[in-house]
Amino acid sequence: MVFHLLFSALVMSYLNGFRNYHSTEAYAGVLPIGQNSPQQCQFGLYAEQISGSAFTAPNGHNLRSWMYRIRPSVAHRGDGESVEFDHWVSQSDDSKTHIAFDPLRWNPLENIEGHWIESVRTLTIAGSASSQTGMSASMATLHPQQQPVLQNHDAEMLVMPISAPITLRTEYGVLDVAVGSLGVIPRSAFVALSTEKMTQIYLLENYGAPFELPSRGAIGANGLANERDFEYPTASYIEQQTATWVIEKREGRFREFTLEHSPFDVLGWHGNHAPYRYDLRRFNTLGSISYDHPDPSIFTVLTSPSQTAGVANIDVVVFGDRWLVAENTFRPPWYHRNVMAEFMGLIYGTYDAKPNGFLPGGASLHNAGSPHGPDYDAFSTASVSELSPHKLSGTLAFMFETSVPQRITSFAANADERQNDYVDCWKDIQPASFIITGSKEPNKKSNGQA
Ligand SMILES: O=C(O)Cc1cc(O)ccc1O
Ligand SMILES: [Fe+2]
Repeated sequence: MVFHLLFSALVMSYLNGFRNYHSTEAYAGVLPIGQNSPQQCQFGLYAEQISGSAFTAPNGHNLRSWMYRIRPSVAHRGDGESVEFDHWVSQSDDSKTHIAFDPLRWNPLENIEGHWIESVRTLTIAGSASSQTGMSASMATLHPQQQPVLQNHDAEMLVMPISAPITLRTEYGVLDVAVGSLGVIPRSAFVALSTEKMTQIYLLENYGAPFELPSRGAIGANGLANERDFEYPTASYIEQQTATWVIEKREGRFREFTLEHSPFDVLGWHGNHAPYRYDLRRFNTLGSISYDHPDPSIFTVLTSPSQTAGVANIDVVVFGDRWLVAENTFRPPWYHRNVMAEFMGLIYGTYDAKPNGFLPGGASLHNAGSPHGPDYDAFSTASVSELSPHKLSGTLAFMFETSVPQRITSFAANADERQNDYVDCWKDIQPASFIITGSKEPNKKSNGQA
């Protein structure tokens, strides 16, 4: 019985449902009933509204939460000293970034010493923090030792650990994020990252509109990432009087200051604007059960819409375990040029279009309009393989696809981990060989095995 109660307490420690209206309190009675801002809050707490959208955003896009905290956020600020983290790049200006003409790929980066903010190595950047459009894709190393608290005004952040679970402590509560899961932290939220075992993480900054679930259209009411699988933290706070080291980020610049208390002082909150986690293994992958390889939009987990309907600022796309059954079909991704720019990474396993050289913790960039597709090995194998049902297992790749062209940072251009021979993966491709006969009909000969 004791075990049972303990177990249900653990299970209850997350709130389920994407953008649901959540309510959570560390003590019964913290949340006012029937109003947000009473003359006096319970226990002398301060009420504070945290907005995630303009006040006037339409229904379904209007995001805000009410917090009941020991101190209002104005007490969680300091004048601060400016501090530089040169490798975390948030503007596509010419001094730190380069145009990416060619397909590019990187091996996993080496682990960087120090705290995770100084370890951030931005690889690609689209748009800028100042324009509030686009994204940045970075790698960071998280060590078990004490880390600063970050407050990032530039972006909603999406993190995915590669080799060990991480914990995100926020004002809203705590999220444990396992390998194979993602965590999303709202713009301007205080967050502390921690881990028991060193791990690298993929870090996406979304400078545009907050992530939402893609419209399912003809798919119907279920499938892809299901709403109920998104988990939100329950209120938990630190009554810490010891110093807290905070780093604040705005338009790509940083400053640091020390608080004499913890900013994680929220005893209860209600609303639809909060951090969340999602286990990517729960993604309900849909695909062709007849023929041909569908567009990868079918794998979209989250989307940040742009001003143009149907065009994403960022789509977060995931390629996990799935069955391939399509008949008379070249099953891996086809050769293509995409109007969107594609940054890819691999959490574990092998990606079917790139069986060689695309490694867990590595990354690739295929910029807008840049031709790419299966490497020569993948092409020659898949064009003759037997088309019985085939399971892709133990694999988890992802793509950040943006309508804004991506640049690479000077670090990414010059890193030892950059694979300078990446484009050679297509060098053995042979031209289609056919002989024009007297009847004007090409005499077809299959390619790929030349
Ligand atoms: O380039 C890639 O590997 C990503 C990708 C996958 C896919 O299944 C279809 C198109 C696409 O861009
Ligand atoms: Fe692609």
